[in-house]
Amino acid sequence: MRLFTAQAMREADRKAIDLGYPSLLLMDAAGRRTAKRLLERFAGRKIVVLCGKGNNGGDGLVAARWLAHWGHEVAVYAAEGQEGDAAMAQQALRAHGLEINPLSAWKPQPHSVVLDALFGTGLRGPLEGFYAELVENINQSGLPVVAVDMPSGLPYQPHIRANLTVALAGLKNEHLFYPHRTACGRILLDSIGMPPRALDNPHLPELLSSANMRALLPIRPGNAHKGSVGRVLVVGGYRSYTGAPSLAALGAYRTGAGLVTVAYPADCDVVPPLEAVRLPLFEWNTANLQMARADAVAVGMGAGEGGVEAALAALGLARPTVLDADALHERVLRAYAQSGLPSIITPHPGEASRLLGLSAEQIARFPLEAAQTLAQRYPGLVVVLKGGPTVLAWTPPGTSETRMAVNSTGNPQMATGGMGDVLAGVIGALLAAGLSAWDAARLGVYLHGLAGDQSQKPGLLAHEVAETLPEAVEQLRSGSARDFWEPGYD
Ligand SMILES: NC(=O)C1=CN([C@@H]2O[C@H](COP(=O)(O)OP(=O)(O)OC[C@H]3O[C@@H](n4cnc5c(N)ncnc54)[C@H](O)[C@@H]3O)[C@@H](O)[C@H]2O)[C@H](O)CC1
Ligand SMILES: [K+]
Repeated sequence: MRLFTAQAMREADRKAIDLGYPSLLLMDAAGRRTAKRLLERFAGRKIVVLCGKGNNGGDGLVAARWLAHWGHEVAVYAAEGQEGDAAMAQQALRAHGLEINPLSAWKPQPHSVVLDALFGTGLRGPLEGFYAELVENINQSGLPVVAVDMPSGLPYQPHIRANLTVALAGLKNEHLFYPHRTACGRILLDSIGMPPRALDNPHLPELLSSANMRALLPIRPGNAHKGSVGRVLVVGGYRSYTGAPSLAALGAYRTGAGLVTVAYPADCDVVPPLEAVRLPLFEWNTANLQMARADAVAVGMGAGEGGVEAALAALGLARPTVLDADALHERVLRAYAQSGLPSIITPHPGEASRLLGLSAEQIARFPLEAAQTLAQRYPGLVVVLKGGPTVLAWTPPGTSETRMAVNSTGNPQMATGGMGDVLAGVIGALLAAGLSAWDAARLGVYLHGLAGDQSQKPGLLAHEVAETLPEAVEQLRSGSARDFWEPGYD
């Protein structure tokens, strides 16, 4: 499953038509399915459909026809000048005897629900004048709004603030990234019968879905023993940062690691989980770290000033490695990229900002670009740029194309201390279980977010997320994990 830009969706639309699929069928499915979704949540209200003159408006006209056909009270307000499929949709509506009012005649009506079919992926530039005012009036009316494909006006200001958005054929960037995502309200996806071949575009980021992530889950054999399912070495801790390596160890165990060893400075009061092997060290060097027999390493959590030294010492172990927090320095990243070892870096926007020399605000605004730039700078390293949502990027060595992925799990309550340490442990366990760096990073990020989604309450703590990981793994394995866009009807 891919994450689209408006332009990529227009190309998919064109591809479907080139494949011989009639575009009017897409519009009919779009309108009909949106109408169904509206009824699921707002039955009993009078339905007011506001249509622009493009195909988004055409979808609205189709929705109005079906809603009237099913016996609901519908009022239609539309811009003038429909062409092509939208003109056909208008013709079909008139054939059903419905009246079309001018858009300028719309006034908020009590107990109505507004279907926003003004603009979709065809918007070029911010709304002004009449449309800007209309959008503001809709927002101020306080009426519930269902947006067709996306809230009209996005990605610019002003835009509709919807209660529900029915994304058509695929999710677009606006449905995933903040602040635009907030304007969408609840987001549902309908495939509208688009031929899968039209949607297939390997150059777009992968959207991590339950079905794809489920296929990556390691299988624990019947004769498993603690040495066969993945041994993780956690390397970190410094002065007052004593919790970080312990949280990573917990994350690793709760994801299925067979044995976790925690290496930490001997003068540092780290208290690893009871089940972990303790390795207090007076010096970070490879020989010391070799005392732990590890299949994968997670290094840098709370390592403070020792982060670079610890990571360079861990490189000598020649094991798949997660580089986190204080290990995230240019020297370390260069060395790991050159080593060719399967390695993953997990910067948050602040750390990415230090590596890229950009402000954290710029990173948060352009996460896809930031992750891609890091992946191109350090070929072979899998980049996990943490955020809402987390973005992944990887340039396989010897290639020029960067693979991208965007996570679909997680929530803002996860923005608390120690959450990243747990993630490093989760990914470490998956590496130790034998997954490739790209698979371990994608599945790790997905599971960590899914665990966080079990409880979306304020005050969520990192160790609580770690404790919920087994439930998340089980949910994913059993097929009961749900994608937030709730695919339905097909
Ligand atoms: N995903 C699919 O394959 C399908 C999507 N459908 C729907 O079609 C819209 C996109 O339709 P399109 O006609 O390309 O664009 P819009 O309706 O969003 O708007 C075009 C309309 O707006 C005018 N316009 C553009 N910018 C501005 C502006 N800044 N101010 C004022 N007016 C503007 C432009 O001139 C056009 O008249 C997609 O979102 C789906 O809802 C299909 O129905 C099914 C297949
Ligand atoms: K819309």
